Amino acid sequence: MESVIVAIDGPSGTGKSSTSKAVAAELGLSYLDTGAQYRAITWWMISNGIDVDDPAAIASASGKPVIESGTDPAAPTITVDGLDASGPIRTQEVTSKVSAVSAVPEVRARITELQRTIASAAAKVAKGIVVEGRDIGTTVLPGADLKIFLTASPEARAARRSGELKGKEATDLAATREALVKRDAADAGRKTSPLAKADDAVEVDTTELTLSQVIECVVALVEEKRAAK
Ligand SMILES: Nc1ncnc2c1ncn2[C@@H]1O[C@H](COP(=O)(O)OP(=O)(O)OP(=O)(O)O)[C@@H](O)[C@H]1O
Ligand SMILES: Nc1ccn([C@H]2C[C@H](O)[C@@H](COP(=O)(O)O)O2)c(=O)n1
Repeated sequence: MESVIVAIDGPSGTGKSSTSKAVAAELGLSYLDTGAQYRAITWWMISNGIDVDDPAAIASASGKPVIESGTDPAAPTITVDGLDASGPIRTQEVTSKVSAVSAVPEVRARITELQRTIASAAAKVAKGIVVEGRDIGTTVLPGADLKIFLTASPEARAARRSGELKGKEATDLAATREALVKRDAADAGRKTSPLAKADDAVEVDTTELTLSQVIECVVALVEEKRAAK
């Protein structure tokens, strides 16, 4: 069977990671979380005292960290200079600074090259890959076999995110919604490869769908593409 490359993009909290991992696991494909790579480089900048509001400083340091992604959907990994970064990249500090770092063109060029290398290796040696992010269908892999753009209302996304948080934070739905909308606006408003739906992407509004329904829908779309290849 020929390999298949699937690009899944969309705003924050629309279900890209959960859907991509489950679809990849079900179909025996590799999985790449590109947001984790941008978070990893952001974490490295913060840890090395680089001012994230100084694009020139970020640009000149952007080639220094060694970022490696493991693509097993059952146990995806991310390391920076050989250190496990899976915990530190999910802190509030990294989340609040990742849009600024990922807007720097030199950062995007470096990470995009890494993503293309991983995707082309998976297409050669494995059954294919599901790559999720913001600009996969438009910029990273414009020739992907299938492009999906997930959406959901800000209210649904905030409720999903709040459900993941513990204690006081979990009750502050309005603040969660505001943070999501602000990050989406920054990601969609940057000059270099902004968050956007590719013209040939299939849009799936997940607001009223369960996660299982979204997974089922995407699996069906991948199988349809594979059958037509
Ligand atoms: N259709 C759905 N219905 C209910 N909950 C969902 C649905 N899809 C995802 N979720 C839940 O919403 C949360 C966010 O999902 P996920 O991390 O997959 O989104 P994402 O688009 O990858 O977000 P980000 O871009 O911020 O990383 C998770 O807790 C997940 O279990
Ligand atoms: N292809 C991508 C993936 C991610 N980013 C940036 C923008 C996001 O706010 C951030 C974190 O992503 P998440 O972990 O929430 O999926 O990374 C990007 O610019 N391009």
